[in-house]
Amino acid sequence: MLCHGLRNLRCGTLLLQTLAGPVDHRLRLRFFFTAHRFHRLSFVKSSISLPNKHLQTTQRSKRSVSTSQKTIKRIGVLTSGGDAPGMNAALRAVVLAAEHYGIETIAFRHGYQGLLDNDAVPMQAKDVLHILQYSGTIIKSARCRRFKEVEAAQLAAKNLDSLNIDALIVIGGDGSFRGADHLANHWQGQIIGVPGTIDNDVYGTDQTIGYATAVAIAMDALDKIRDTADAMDRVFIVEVMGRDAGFIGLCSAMSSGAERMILPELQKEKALTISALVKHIKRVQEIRGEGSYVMVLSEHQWPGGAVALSEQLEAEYHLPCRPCLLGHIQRGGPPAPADRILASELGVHAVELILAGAHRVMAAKSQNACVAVPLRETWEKKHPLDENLLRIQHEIFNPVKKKQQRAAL
Ligand SMILES: Nc1ncnc2c1ncn2[C@@H]1O[C@H](COP(=O)(O)OP(=O)(O)OP(=O)(O)O)[C@@H](O)[C@H]1O
Ligand SMILES: O=P(O)(O)OC[C@H]1O[C@](O)(CO)[C@@H](O)[C@@H]1O
Repeated sequence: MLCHGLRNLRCGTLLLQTLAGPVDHRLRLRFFFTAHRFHRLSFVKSSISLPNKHLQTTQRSKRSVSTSQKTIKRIGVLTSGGDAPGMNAALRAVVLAAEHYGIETIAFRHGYQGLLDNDAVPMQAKDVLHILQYSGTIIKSARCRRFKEVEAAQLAAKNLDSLNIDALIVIGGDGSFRGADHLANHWQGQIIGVPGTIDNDVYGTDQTIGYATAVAIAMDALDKIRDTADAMDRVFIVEVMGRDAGFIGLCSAMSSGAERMILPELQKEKALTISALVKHIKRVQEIRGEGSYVMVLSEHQWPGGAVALSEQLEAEYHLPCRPCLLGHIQRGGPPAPADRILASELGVHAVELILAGAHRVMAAKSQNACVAVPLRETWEKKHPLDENLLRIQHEIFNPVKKKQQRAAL
């Protein structure tokens, strides 16, 4: 029955949609490629010598590549939302992979704004030489509110068609994927997402491109803060980014040995009060004697942020306290090796997914395998913090143990 059903499914998109029930996405992808092999579909004729075991192909084509649905001659690519270290590496990988398979690449500058303005530039291997070591994005990124409108998606579709683009790769976060899904309602081409955001708040991929660098930058800053905090016996409140997720907060706190962290996920469980925080600081000082107390504060988790909290601790509780806002520093500098490598792999994976006929999916890495995750899942499902890391940092490494805490409070 299932085989019969698969036999009747001609394209990967349909199959992915059919399988978009509560089945694990990796399983779905396996079904998807099994079905392609079963039918010996035309994409198998293309040039692909793929590392991915799921994608077996045989011949090399110099000009263009046939997928199960159509011949892919030209793809578009854009970077959207907050720039993330490794976006350039992902762009480079897309251009190199496309060229490898005989496909042209057109980049749209300034994210979705570029799609609306037809701000398109052809990209070849020579244009992406030596960019992977730089953060930012050479094709620029933007937040484009207007793209949420139906008319905007229709205009983008018209512009993509006028340039004969067969598929579009969107490098960005979950907001950008919503935009991609919105566009898919109005455009016939294939759309693939590549997760690029420092926040790591995208379901379906172990890590997003940019996250490793942001954590490394925050950790480096926290180490430096520790030096001065220790020298002056001060409390420091270090505010990190992450939007509504505590990934950067948790991992920078753990990797730098911070005494405390305020993360969105912890605040939801039980919001920290100023008096509980002061008691914790004083208890740590009692246990350790002189020295520093460093707290990592995720953005938006305290009214007025690190500055307001620090002022309150000084003015009302007479604690020697200083704030430090890391801000957009977390998005700059050389991308960490992990981000360069992830971006390189996922950029190639995105192109190969296009060749495999995939649509409305994110090219992702999960449990050491390249997978395709339905775009909607990337924001409808929540990427949880690693519970074990949370437990270790919040409980085992907490200088004030629960019993002591209870006695102190
Ligand atoms: N619901 C939506 N419909 C259409 N387009 C959207 C939607 N949500 C977001 N977008 C588009 O995607 C762009 C990027 O989204 P957003 O600003 O949320 O960043 P992001 O991709 O989540 O990345 P980051 O969180 O790292 O900044 C928006 O500026 C907008 O153009
Ligand atoms: O660069 P902007 O538009 O100020 O946005 C900042 C936001 O972007 C991010 O850096 C990435 O989503 C968040 O961590 C932060 O909240």
